[in-house]
Amino acid sequence: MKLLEAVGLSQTYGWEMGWFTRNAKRVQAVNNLSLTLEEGENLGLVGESGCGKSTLARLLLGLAKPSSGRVLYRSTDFTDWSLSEMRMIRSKMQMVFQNSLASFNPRFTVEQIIGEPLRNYGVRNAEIRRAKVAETLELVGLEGRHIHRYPHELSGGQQQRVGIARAIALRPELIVCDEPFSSLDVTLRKQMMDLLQELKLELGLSYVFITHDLSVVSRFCDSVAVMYHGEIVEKQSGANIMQQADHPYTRTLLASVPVQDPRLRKNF
Ligand SMILES: Nc1ncnc2c1ncn2[C@@H]1O[C@H](COP(=O)(O)OP(=O)(O)OP(=O)(O)O)[C@@H](O)[C@H]1O
Repeated sequence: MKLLEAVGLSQTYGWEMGWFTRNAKRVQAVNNLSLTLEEGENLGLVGESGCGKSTLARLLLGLAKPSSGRVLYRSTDFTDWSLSEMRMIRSKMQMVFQNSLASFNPRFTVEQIIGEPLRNYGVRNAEIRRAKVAETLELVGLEGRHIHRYPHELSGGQQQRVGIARAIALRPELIVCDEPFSSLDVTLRKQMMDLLQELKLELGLSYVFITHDLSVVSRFCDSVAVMYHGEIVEKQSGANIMQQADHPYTRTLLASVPVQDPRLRKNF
């Protein structure tokens, strides 16, 4: 079943006309893009900086309105919905950011950070909320003793775990990860990818995984969409993308992937 669908999405920034924007340049960040995410799918979205990945993520999550096109969640078109109408769908779609620390309120403890979405969605009782936070912390592999800490008292890996915990607090169906582990070292990155896979099995999640890194998504994702200048120029299965890239831009991306085994590049 289709979980999320984008149909002919476009997003334009800036204006060509008007005296106060005479020098403003129009940017076509997303250009007539269509995309489907099946329930349970891990979709990788790769492309160079500025190709429109984050803009597309915001449109898919309903955090911005597209200039044109539609977005559907479980076949329900929410493109023109108001913020209050979006509320239920929002709880089903969450985001994990590149820099979790920057997305936290520094005055909040771990308990408050993870508890905030719960409170916003009606879990008013502090005891019940604390129990749900503790359960969620356990799911992301953080010990309960961290619950009263502030984000700056945690390591980078622990901060990302709290970011994931906040994202799953409402038990969503979809998580969009925007370069979530690019600041972590290779070992931690692997641990985090494993954690996301475990959570997928435990909670039945689907992922959209935004990155510059083809080698990561080829291992983690069922399918990989390659973006270039606001368009999807290629979509392949994760398993095939390293060997069977068709589009010249994808080959350029692959050429920049550091690989230990030269046979992986035999087709290029
Ligand atoms: N709010 C905005 N106003 C004007 N232009 C914007 C805005 N947000 C993004 N852009 C422009 O739209 C284009 C796509 O940006 P976007 O952040 O979506 O790309 P990206 O692929 O996510 O880049 P990165 O990988 O560096 O995060 C860029 O040219 C960017 O400068």
